[in-house]
Order: sequence, then C-alpha cells, then structure tokens
Amino acid sequence: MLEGLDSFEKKSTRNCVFISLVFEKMEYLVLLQNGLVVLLTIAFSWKLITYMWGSLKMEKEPMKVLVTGAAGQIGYAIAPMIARGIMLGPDQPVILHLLDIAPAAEALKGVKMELLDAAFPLLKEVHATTDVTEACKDVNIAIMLGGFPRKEGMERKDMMSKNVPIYKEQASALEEHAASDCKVLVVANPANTNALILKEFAPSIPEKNITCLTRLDHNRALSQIAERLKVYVTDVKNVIIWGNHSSSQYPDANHATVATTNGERPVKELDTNDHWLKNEFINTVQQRGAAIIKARKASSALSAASAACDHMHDWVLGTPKGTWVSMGVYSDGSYEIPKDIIYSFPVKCEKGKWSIVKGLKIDEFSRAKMDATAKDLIDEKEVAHSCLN
Ligand SMILES: NC(=O)C1=CN([C@@H]2O[C@H](COP(=O)(O)OP(=O)(O)OC[C@H]3O[C@@H](n4cnc5c(N)ncnc54)[C@H](O)[C@@H]3O)[C@@H](O)[C@H]2O)C=CC1
Ligand SMILES: O=C([O-])CC(=O)C(=O)O
Repeated sequence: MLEGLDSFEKKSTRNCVFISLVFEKMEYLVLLQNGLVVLLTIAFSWKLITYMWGSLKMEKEPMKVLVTGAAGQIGYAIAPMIARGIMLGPDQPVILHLLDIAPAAEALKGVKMELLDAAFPLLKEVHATTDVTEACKDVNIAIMLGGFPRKEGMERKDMMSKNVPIYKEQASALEEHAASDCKVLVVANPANTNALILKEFAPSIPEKNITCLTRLDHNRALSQIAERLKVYVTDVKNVIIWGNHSSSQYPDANHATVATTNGERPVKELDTNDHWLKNEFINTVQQRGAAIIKARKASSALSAASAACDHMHDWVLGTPKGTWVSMGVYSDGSYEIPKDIIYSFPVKCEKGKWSIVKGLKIDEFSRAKMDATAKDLIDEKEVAHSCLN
C-alpha cells in the first residue's frame, strides 16, 4: 500500500494512520466514559428512589394500648388481635399496657409471656401490671374489660354494684395519666352506664372520646340477616343498634341493605315477612348474650374481642363510604334521645372522629322501642349513682 512513496511520505502516512487510530481509540474512550456516566446516574437515581420510598414507608410511632381485665377471657382473646394489627392496622406498631388485679397477677404474667413468645412483629413492648397509675401512663387507646362478667340468670345491670365503683376509680387514673386525646372503649357491663360513670369522673377527657361497645350487637344483627337471607355477612350493611347494651336494646333493620347483582336492596324489600323483623330478629339479637352464656357457661369472649377491635378500628381508621356502624356515645339529643346518657346510635367515622348519622326516618314502632331503651338507661344511671353513695 505504501509502495512508490518516498521515506518521508511513508513516515507521514504511518503517523497519520497512527494518529487516526489514536483518535478512534479516544472515541471509544469517550463512549466508554459516557456509558459510565449513564450507569452512575442510573445507580444514583435508583439509590435516591429506594431511599425516598424507604423513608415514606418509615415505621410509625408505636401507639400505647391499655387493656384492663387483661387476664380475663376477653383479654386473652383480644391481646393477640391487637398485637397482630387487627385493631389499629397492619402498619401500626403497638405497646401493650395490661392491667388486672393482684389475685390475677400470675395469670397476667402468663399472658405477657405468651405474647412475647408469639414474636408479633408489631408488638414493641408489653407492660403487665396491677398498678392502675402505671397502666394508664400516656396511653392513646383504652380498652376497658376489667370487671365481673354476668352469670346465667343475671341481667347485665346486676353487676352494677361491683363494676360501677371500678369505673369511678379508673376514670381518675385515666384522667390524670392517659394521653390527652386518649380514645376510651368500655366493654365491661353494664357497658353504657360504666362509660357514663367514667365520663363523669374524668371531666377533662373530651366526652367524644368516651364510648361503649354495642358493635357486638351490631355484628350479631348483620349475621342474623345474612343467615335469614342466605347471603354473605359482608353483603349486609347499615343495621342499627339503638340504646342500651342490654335486653332493652333495639336492633333496627329498617334502613339496612343487602348488596345484590341489581345493586343495594333494602332488607325489608327482600324479607317481606315483617313479623320476623319485628319479633324473632329483635329477640334473638337482644338475647344472644344470654344464649351464649347458657351454651358456654361463660359469656361471649371471642366475638366480644373481635367486635371491640372493629369498634376501635373504624373509629381510628374510618368507616367505609356509605356504611355506618353502631357505637355507644354520649347523647347530644339527636333523634330526641335525652342528653346525658351513653346511648347507641348509628355513626360514621372519619379521621379519628365519629358523628351520628342524622335524618333517618323513624316510624312509630321504632320510636317506642328507642324511647324504652333510653328509659332503661336513665333508670340505670340512677342505680349507678346510688352504688357510689
Ligand atoms: N359490651 C359487650 O358487648 C360485652 C361485654 N362483656 C363484659 O366484659 C367484661 C369482661 O368479660 P370477661 O373477659 O369475659 O370477664 P373475665 O371475668 O374473664 O375477666 C375480667 C377480668 O377483669 C379483672 N378485673 C376485675 N376487677 C378489676 C379491676 N378493678 N381492674 C382491672 N381488672 C379487673 C378480673 O380479674 C378478670 O381478669 C364483663 O363485664 C362482661 O360482662 C362481655 C361480652 C360482651
Ligand atoms: O351477655 C353478657 O353478659 C356478655 C355480653 O355483654 C354479651 O355477650 O353481649
């Protein structure tokens, strides 16, 4: 190829070839360098994205949950539910404060040991104590189970003389030591009246933060309708438990609906047997607690624990759109129910707050039943006050 060229030309040509080879290599180098820059940028962006995602998913602060009567049967059922996130959600760490009385201290220790042995990822600490002050310290949620359960043949108000004084004492401990926005759920019977006593003796806890459990009755009503109409319980919604968690409660299916392939249909339209809704349905729900005591020789525990989780879950995290639930709350006079009693109403919850569902049509049959259960609560209030004198 270089034939015919003189030595100078040959040298220059060789140099040119050499230089062009160098340039060619340099182009490769630049390409390589650009490639490296792109790779580094991708790696850096990936790191940034995963870091930001990680900080978004950062663990929430644990919530402190008090369970009184924690060595009892509902306590034993509810503690693992709370520790598994069933009450406050699957991303909410919890610290459990378990309270019981001195004679139950050993059993309480056993509950704590089992909770630790279960290695629940959300359970950050367990404090088991018989000291009410220590138990109430900074708690955000209080589930009040402590007290005596009813036995066969008793009405729930028969436990008044034993349980009401406990609620007076524990009200003061909560008032002094709980977090200022602590949400309280009273389960121990008579639940509405114990909650009212707690409210009276803890005046600095906002009245909206003191509630009682009627969700068990609500769930029982949903399940009775589901059984009757042969549908899934998740298809039924918007039953109402009015009033007292006692045999005077009024389970009301007038506004309840069932999800069908043709949309939501009123229960009353699907079950045209008005007699069942006005008699057997109401009686079964009113007497379900007694029926369970008769069968088990002990009062409901797993369903009560589950309902307490449902109550607190919906209160903290909200009710689904278009759905209401029943909660025992301080009456504001809605539906002409007297004020100053804890009465079960239909409520919706949003952003940690409940509000009574307003404007539902009340027929004569319902009116009489709603008033009767309000009267039962007014009578209970009087007896409760006499227990404290
Ligand atoms: N509202 C509702 O829907 C329901 C309410 N209940 C009521 O819940 C309550 C608890 O029921 P169970 O767990 O079955 O009873 P349980 O007798 O098994 O447990 C109650 C626990 O409370 C403890 N206790 C007693 N006095 C206490 C105090 N001053 N402070 C702390 N703890 C104390 C007892 O030592 C016992 O461990 C009962 O009053 C029962 O009638 C039960 C089912 C449903
Ligand atoms: O009936 C009882 O005493 C326990 C209770 O409150 C229930 O199961 O509804």
